[in-house]
Amino acid sequence: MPAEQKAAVRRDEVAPLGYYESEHTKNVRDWKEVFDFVPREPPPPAAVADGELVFENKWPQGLPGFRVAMEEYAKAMEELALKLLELIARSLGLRPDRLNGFFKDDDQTTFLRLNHYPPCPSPELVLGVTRHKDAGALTILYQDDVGGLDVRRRSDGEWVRVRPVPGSFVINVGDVIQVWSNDRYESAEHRASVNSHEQRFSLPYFFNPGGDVMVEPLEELVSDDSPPRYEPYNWGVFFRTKRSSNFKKLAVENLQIAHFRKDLNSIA
Ligand SMILES: O=C(O)CCC(=O)C(=O)O
Ligand SMILES: [Fe+2]
Repeated sequence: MPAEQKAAVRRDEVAPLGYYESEHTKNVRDWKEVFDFVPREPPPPAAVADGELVFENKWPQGLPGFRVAMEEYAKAMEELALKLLELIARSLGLRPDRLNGFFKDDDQTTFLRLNHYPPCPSPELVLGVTRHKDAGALTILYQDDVGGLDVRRRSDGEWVRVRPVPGSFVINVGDVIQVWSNDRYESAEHRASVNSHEQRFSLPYFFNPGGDVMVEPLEELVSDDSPPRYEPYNWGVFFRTKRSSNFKKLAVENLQIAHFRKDLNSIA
């Protein structure tokens, strides 16, 4: 797509959806360009107060069919995400619909991203996305057949390539499920490598709770023997803070769930 068409849908600090080419992960610039959109647009605030974000999709001109295809894709992803949520609830011994209430239609912060990693002349010097864990509940990732997604193996800390399998999705558990499950699930650390000869595309669907949800270990999963390992935190505040520190390129350590982890030695 020509640069001026990309510029017309560029995201900015108050309107964070659309095209962006200088994202930082953990304060390091990623070798990628992205396009972000939400499956359902909330009504824009009547008057935009200071610090309030406008989640309005910016669809590029001159790409017939793009918007319809993306909206259909988002719908299919939501169906899949709700099924996965039910399976995760069951796996934790909870009612199948136990987690659904955190994902109300009108208050979700779920979004989709198109990642494009252009070929890079020095792929050993940069990453497409620096190592990170996804902060939300679940990520459903489609990747093309080029390959570049690496996941950190827990047993030895080695980076392992997640080989593309045609017609499949990669499912990442995010930090929110780690906290809800009081560490029974662990959010997976991953990164995207780039290469010198081929561009790569990936499409994550970030399934995130409502902006007013307080995230904390679920009461059914804590007990005297297994006390909560995290302090409650407000998901909306957490999400907005992470986004704006990224936008401002603040040279501070990124906000992480580790900041809400309790010092278990102090729990008698
Ligand atoms: O491109 C990939 O395979 C991973 C992308 C990713 O981790 C992200 O966008 O959060
Ligand atoms: Fe990720």
